[in-house]
Parts: sequence; C-alpha cells; structure tokens
Amino acid sequence: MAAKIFIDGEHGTTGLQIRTRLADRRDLELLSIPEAERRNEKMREDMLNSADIAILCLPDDASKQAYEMTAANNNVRLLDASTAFRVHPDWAYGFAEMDKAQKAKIQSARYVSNPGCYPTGAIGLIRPLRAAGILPDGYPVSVNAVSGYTGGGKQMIAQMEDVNHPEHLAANNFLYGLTLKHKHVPEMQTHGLLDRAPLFAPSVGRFAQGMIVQVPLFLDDLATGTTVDSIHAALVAHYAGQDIVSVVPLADSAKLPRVDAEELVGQDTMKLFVFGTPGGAHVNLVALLDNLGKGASGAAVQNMDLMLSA
Ligand SMILES: NC(=O)C1=CN([C@@H]2O[C@H](COP(=O)(O)OP(=O)(O)OC[C@H]3O[C@@H](n4cnc5c(N)ncnc54)[C@H](OP(=O)(O)O)[C@@H]3O)[C@@H](O)[C@H]2O)C=CC1
Ligand SMILES: CC(=O)N[C@@H](CCC(=O)OP(=O)(O)O)C(=O)O
Repeated sequence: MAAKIFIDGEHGTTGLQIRTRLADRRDLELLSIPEAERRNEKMREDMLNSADIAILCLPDDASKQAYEMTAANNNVRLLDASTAFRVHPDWAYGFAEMDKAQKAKIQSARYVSNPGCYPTGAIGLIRPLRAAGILPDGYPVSVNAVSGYTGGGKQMIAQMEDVNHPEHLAANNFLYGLTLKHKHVPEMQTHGLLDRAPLFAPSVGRFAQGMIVQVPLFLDDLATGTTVDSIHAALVAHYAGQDIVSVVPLADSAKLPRVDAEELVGQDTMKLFVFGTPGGAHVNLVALLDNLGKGASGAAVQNMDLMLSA
C-alpha cells in the first residue's frame, strides 16, 4: 500500500521543492490542502492525522502546533524542517551521514528533525574532526557562510526580487545575524560535538540557491602532528561507503582558483574541500551545497525514504 505523505506548508519554499521531488513517486500517496486553506487548522489537523509521515515545512511555532495536534496518534510520524526540535533529545537528527549510527536512528524514529542548511555544512566539516580527536576541546571554532536568498523563505525572496516591496533588499551581498545569536548555533554545537559554542557569521548573496560554509582552522592549535593531509584523510574515512557527501581529492582542490556557491544548485549532495598549503600554518574547510537541496528539501526526501525503509 502506498505510504501517505502530507507536507504541511506545501506551498512555501521548502514544501514546494519537496512536492516537486515527490511528484512522480508511485509508491506514495500525497495528501494535500488547497493553498487558500493552508492555515485552516481543522483541515491541517485532519490531514496530519491521516498521514503515515507528515513533513512539516512551517515556522517553528506552527511546527510545535502540528506536534501537539498529532501527539496522541502513534500512527503518524513527523519529519520537521524547522528549527523547533533539532536539539530535542526525543527527536532523531536527520543527517544520516554525520555518524555511522545515525541512519538506523532515523529509520526507526517516530520524530525526525531535518537539519538547518548552514549546520549541514558546518557539522559535516566539524564532527568528523571532533570524532577523530583532531579538533581539541576548547578550540574556538568560527563558521563563516554565504547563502542564496531562498534560505530566507517566501519573505526574503519577495524582499530580494520585488523592487516595490516595502522592505526591499537592494544589497547584492550582506552580512546578518550581527548579534552573533543565530538560531543555528545550538544545533552546530550539539551535533558538531563542540564544547564551546561556535562563532557563526552568515551572509546572503543575490543568487536564489546555493551555499558555501567555511571553517578556517589554525593547524598549530589542533592535535599534535595534524596536517592538511591528515585532516583530509579523516574526512575521507568518515564519509566512506555513501554517495551523498563527497570529499574533493586534495590534488583537485589544490588546482581550483575559486569555489562557486551555485555549483550544486538542483542537487541533493554536498561537497567538502580542504584548502591549505603543505607546510603552511592554516587550513580552510569548505562545504558546498544547495541550501534547498541537501540544506532542506533534498535532505527531507532522503530522511523520508529512510523512515519508509524501516
Ligand atoms: N528556505 C530554506 O532554505 C530552509 C528553510 N527551512 C525551514 O523550513 C521551514 C519552512 O521554511 P520556508 O519554506 O523557507 O518558509 P516559507 O515562508 O517559504 O513557507 C512557509 C509556509 O508555511 C506556511 N505557514 C506559515 N505559518 C503557518 C501556520 N501557522 N499554519 C499553516 N501554515 C503556515 C506559509 O504560509 P503563508 O504564505 O501564509 O505565510 C508558507 O506556505 C522553516 O522552519 C524554515 O526555517 C529549513 C532549511 C532551509
Ligand atoms: C538566508 C536565511 O535567512 N537563512 C535562514 C536559515 C535557513 C535554514 O536553514 O532554515 P532553518 O530556519 O530551518 O534553520 C536564516 O538565517 O534564518
């Protein structure tokens, strides 16, 4: 029997991209609410409780409401794209490649939290180095990133694209999160296995989709003997045996003059790079992804498939 899937928030940025990815799937029955009724609580509650898996593509408050609406119904499993439950102990974190045990946790979970776009890059770079003992306790980690403007959802898309919008954003590239209290910091710290909160500096560029996340490191302050090669080898070993997260060979990244934030647009994979000169003092770790691919909707479909494979 086809699994019943309801995307709550299906008319938003993330929801629409999930719906597109699922449109040709014959193994699924997509439950749907007309766009005009998207905030109709009764219809949402009915749909949520009719689904095998409800994918929540909503602001945090509405996700929490959907959780309450389904709490008494053990037949429905939730996959939440918001920030609401990403560090909640009852929720499996939906980044299967971050740890060998994670895939099985997602497969069996009733509640799965889809990672944030920036944390997918940051955790993807940091966690393997913490697990391998390369990144020591107390290291002051910085995460610098640029996102396509779809990362800000319908509101930011309108602000960037509509010159008549009352809060039109005319800048081609801007920093934000300047209080250094971005909502992704707890998620990066928890799943990055960091004992200190990272310093996170995000920015947005005038391109719809795409993302670069950078974690620059000082080799002298890492575990004794750490080199560009040993960091690269640790990442390669960590991501062996799967095809979603790839680590670019050092010989290839050494020849690159630049990294294009839009290179993986439309793809649900992530590429990791290790930049540095042998014998040099620094290394720059870089993750490249589509904020709406592995950073949101692509990851949600991967997680839904894992949940269905249980
Ligand atoms: N865009 C991205 O790159 C990423 C987004 N996310 C997360 O995914 C979630 C959705 O984001 P995104 O798709 O960008 O947001 P959008 O604003 O594009 O879409 C959200 C959708 O949810 C609807 N909605 C809002 N409030 C309610 C409510 N109370 N009840 C029912 N529907 C409601 C909106 O309707 P309306 O039009 O009426 O407001 C809209 O259709 C957020 O939690 C976001 O943080 C996660 C990773 C990346
Ligand atoms: C450009 C932009 O505004 N990006 C969003 C994050 C997008 C994302 O990852 O979504 P979650 O909100 O689900 O974590 C922000 O900084 O709040």
